[in-house]
Amino acid sequence: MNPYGKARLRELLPHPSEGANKYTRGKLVLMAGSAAYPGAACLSALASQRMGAGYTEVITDKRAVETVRSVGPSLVVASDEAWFDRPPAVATEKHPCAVAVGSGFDSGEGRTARLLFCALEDADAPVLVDGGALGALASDEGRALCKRRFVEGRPTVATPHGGEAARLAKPFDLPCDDPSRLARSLSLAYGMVVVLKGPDTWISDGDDAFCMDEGTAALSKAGTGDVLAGMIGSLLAQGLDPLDACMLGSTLHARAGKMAADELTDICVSAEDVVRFLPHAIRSLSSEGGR
Ligand SMILES: NC(=O)C1=CN([C@@H]2O[C@H](COP(=O)(O)OP(=O)(O)OC[C@H]3O[C@@H](n4cnc5c(N)ncnc54)[C@H](OP(=O)(O)O)[C@@H]3O)[C@@H](O)[C@H]2O)[C@@H](O)CC1
Ligand SMILES: Nc1ncnc2c1ncn2[C@@H]1O[C@H](COP(=O)(O)OP(=O)(O)O)[C@@H](O)[C@H]1O
Repeated sequence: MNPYGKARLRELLPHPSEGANKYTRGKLVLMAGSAAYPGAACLSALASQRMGAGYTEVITDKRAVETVRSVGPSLVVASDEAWFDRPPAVATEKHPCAVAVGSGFDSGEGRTARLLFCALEDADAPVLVDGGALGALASDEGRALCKRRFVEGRPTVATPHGGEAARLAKPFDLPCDDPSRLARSLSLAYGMVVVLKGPDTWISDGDDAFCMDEGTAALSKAGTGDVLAGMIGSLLAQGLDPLDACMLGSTLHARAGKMAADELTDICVSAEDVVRFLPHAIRSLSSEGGR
C-alpha cells in the first residue's frame, strides 16, 4: 500500500518554525548550468527558492554566472572555478543542507564528471544527481563513489528521464521495459533513491517502488525536469528524508503543472509556469481535507 496519501504529504510540507532563520531552513548548493544550458540553472534555482530552502547558492560555469544572477537578486551565484578549494557541504541538525548536481550540465564537457565526483566524494549531505551528470554517474568511478556513499549512510538521489535511465542501466545490463522494475533495480544497483520520470513517475528506494501518476502531458516541455530537480533538492536541503522529499516534490510538481494547464491550457504551459504555480499547489495541498 502507498503510504503517501494526502494526509502524509500535507504533514511533510516544510513550513518554517517561528524562530527560523535562513540557515536553519536549509541550504541547497546547486551545481547547475553550463555555457550551453544556463537556463536549466535558473529554473532549478527559482524552483528551490519557491520550495522553501532558506538559502539557494548556485555554482555554475563562469560563462553562465551573469545569466543566473539576472533571474533573481536573492540567489547567491558563484563560478565553479573556486569549487574545488571550498570546504565540503556538511549537513547538521541545526543547519541542514544538500547538494544538487547536473541540471543543465553538458555531458560532453570534462568539468561535468569532475564536479560530480567531487560532490559525491566530499559532501556529507544528501546529493541529488540530474541531467548531464547522470552519464558520469554510470561510469566506473561514478558507480564506485555512489556505492561508497551508500555504505557510509550518505544519501544519493537520481532523477533520470527514460533516456538517462537507460544509460544508468547499461553497465548492469538491466532490462528497461518495465519502469517500476527499472526504478527499483537502479536503486539497488547504485544504492540510491531513484525518481524515474515519465508520464507516470516511479520512485524507489530499493525496497518499494511508488507510482506518482498525478501528472499531465502539459509537463512535456524542456526545462520541467530542471524545475523538479530544484524542488526535490530544496526539500532534501530542508532535512526531509530522501524518499519523502521525492514523493512530495514529484506530487507538487505534477499538481503545479495541472493547475497551470487549467489556467493556461495544456498547450501553453512552460517550465517557468510550473514554478509560478507551485504556491497554488502547496496551498491546495495544505487546505485539502481527506487522507
Ligand atoms: N533551458 C535549459 O537550459 C534546458 C537544459 N536542459 C539540459 O540539457 C541537458 C541535456 O538533457 P536532454 O534531456 O535534452 O538530453 P539527453 O540527456 O541527451 O537525453 C535526450 C535523449 O534521451 C532519449 N530519451 C528517452 N526517453 C526520454 C524521455 N522520457 N525524455 C527525454 N528524452 C528521452 C531521447 O532519445 P530518443 O529516445 O527520442 O531517441 C533523447 O534524444 C541536461 O543537462 C538538461 O538538464 C534540458 O533540461 C532542457 C532545458
Ligand atoms: N506525458 C507526460 N505526462 C506527465 N508528465 C510528464 C509527461 N512528459 C513529461 N512529464 C514530466 O515532465 C518532466 C520532464 O523532465 P525531463 O525529461 O528531465 O525534462 P528536461 O530535461 O527538459 O527538464 C518530468 O517530471 C516528467 O515526469
